[in-house]
Amino acid sequence: MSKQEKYVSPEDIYDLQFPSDPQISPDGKKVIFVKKWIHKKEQKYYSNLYSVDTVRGTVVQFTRGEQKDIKPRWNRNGKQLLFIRSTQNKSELLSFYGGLGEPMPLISLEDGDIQDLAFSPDDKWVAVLIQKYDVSGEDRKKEPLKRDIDRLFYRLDGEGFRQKRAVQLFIVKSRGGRLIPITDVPRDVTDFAWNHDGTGIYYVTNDHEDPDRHMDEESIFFYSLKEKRHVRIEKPAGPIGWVQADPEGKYLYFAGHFKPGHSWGAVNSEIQQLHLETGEIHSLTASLDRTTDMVTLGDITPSFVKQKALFQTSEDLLFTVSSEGANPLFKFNILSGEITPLLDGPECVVSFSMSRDGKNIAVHLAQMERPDEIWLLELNSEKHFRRITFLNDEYMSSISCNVPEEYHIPSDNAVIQSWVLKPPGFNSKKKYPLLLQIHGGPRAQYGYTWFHEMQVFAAAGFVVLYTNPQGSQGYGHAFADAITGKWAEPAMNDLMAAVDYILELGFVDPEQCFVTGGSYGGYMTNWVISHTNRFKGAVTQRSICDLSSFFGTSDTGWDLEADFHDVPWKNPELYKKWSPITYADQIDTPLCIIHSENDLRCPVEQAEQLFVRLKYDKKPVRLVLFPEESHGLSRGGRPDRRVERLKLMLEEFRVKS
Ligand SMILES: CSCC[C@H](NC=O)C(=O)N[C@@H](Cc1ccccc1)C(=O)O
Repeated sequence: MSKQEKYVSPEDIYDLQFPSDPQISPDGKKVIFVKKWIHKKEQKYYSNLYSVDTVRGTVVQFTRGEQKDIKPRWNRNGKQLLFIRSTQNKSELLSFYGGLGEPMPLISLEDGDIQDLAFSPDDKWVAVLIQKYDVSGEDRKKEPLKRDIDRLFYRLDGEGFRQKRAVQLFIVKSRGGRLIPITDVPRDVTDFAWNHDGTGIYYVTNDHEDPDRHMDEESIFFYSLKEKRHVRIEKPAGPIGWVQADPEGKYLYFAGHFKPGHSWGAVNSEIQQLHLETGEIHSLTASLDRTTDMVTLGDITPSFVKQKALFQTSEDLLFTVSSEGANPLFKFNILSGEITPLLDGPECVVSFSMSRDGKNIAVHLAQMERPDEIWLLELNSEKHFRRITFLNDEYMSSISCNVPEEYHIPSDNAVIQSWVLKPPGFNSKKKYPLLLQIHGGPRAQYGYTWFHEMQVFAAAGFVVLYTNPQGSQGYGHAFADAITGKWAEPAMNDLMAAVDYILELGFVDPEQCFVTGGSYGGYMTNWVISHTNRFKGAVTQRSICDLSSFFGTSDTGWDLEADFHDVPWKNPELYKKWSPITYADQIDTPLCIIHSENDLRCPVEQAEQLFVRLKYDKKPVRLVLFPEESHGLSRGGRPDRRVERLKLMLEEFRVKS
């Protein structure tokens, strides 16, 4: 193929650049961002810091080396920059002062992990979140004699068996000094924020008497540095995504809701305003009926990034939501209650930061046209939004690919937002094979991201259809809650309606339709092929087939009680009814089962059960296991295994197409 006709391939992940977390300097003249890269020989991910001059546009590499440099944070006068550096055996908080020379360590740990940081309003202190290890040094690399488990939430996918020691809050002087412990709580401190004048710190933890059965009942405390006292901030029970103080010290803001006991993501997380004197709480975003969680899925774009609302002025608060495939940026005026869109196109504001005057906003932007880049929103006399990094331009100029087309497909009593990605060189007179992609969550959304996996299948000649069926987030609470208690419906109806609609357009061969999906998307793949034989092949990934065993083997399986309002041992029929394995007799679609051996979210027993059930019945089934990998293989797994997974799927589908 000529240079221009090179199409997207699985190996292209080695050529892509992954920018994130843009932090604009207080004077707005410089943006420091994180750039993740793949060390192909070592098969590892590293990240360094880069700096872009917002006036001249020059990009400079700020840190170098094979480590993970993350969370760059400016102080208020822009003379000090802190960031977290993680290497094999050390976690450090490093400080650049005046932007010169080598960074100096403010904190250096071999027995713990620094997870977050924030300067105090007067720049004199830095608050940090640290998780100290149960064991450190060489002992960390050995397996223990035994594991004595005494809590429900004892494992976490991607981490393994959880540390018994919780994440705690500390402070340290910004010019160096002793690390001063602030909290000593039994469960992780998950977020924190200095108050308006630096005399104290708000922090979030779960202090419920039975926290693992009430994971969505988190509390906010205020620690006074002067009085050295912890005070609970009274609020109704519910989860908390983040906390944020206001510059005036009148309110406390946090992301959350007050309907604990609902399944993960089924209730919108809203921006709550709590009056510090009266305790009165008011939701700023209820009228939007959108969650402030970033639940847009991609394999280049990070999901679930914690982006706090930020004050542009003492009365204007900027925030993002997940909505209809996008993550728009809104401004909320505290006085008028007016909500104004700042960025609300077919794009995803993954994260953002603001200059001191609020007039320059650095944005990590995802779009369907290209892999993520860093942009700058200038709010001077007029609004100007421009790209300031061009990291993936060389790659994009080397390949030919299409931009997905958007469809809004009627199904049941809903409209299903869908995208169709056509192969390069598409010819409307031809009939193409179709690949239906089903996302996981289920309360998440596909959207305006450049999706490497979708592009790989389009490049292989498929029309790729991906949709947000009911149960997805981004379309309001009722839409996300529509599958509660029944999981597979009405998603099945929506997915089939979308396939029917695309077939009607005439460019897909109805005999060459394939289906795939991961996690909940794998559950739906299993459900689809056990309820229709219209697909010529299926690949189910990190899937769920048996909800009863899943309840006890997944790291968060008991969350299903929130969805089914019952537990398997009290209502086995309900769990059996919604488990695809119940209908395995009806599966005749050739199936490839892909699963990670260390998947703790959807454990490998789900794949093993389904494989044995079908193989025993001599059905066309193949099981492919990925050693060492977790639930997140497709987005953060060892790069060569990510490539192999895609090549395996191409082989599976091409053999049958
Ligand atoms: C892409 S959303 C990830 C968060 C979600 N957490 C819990 O619901 C999740 O892991 N979802 C799984 C499926 C699942 C649902 C309920 C309990 C455990 C797992 C997925 O990735 O789809």
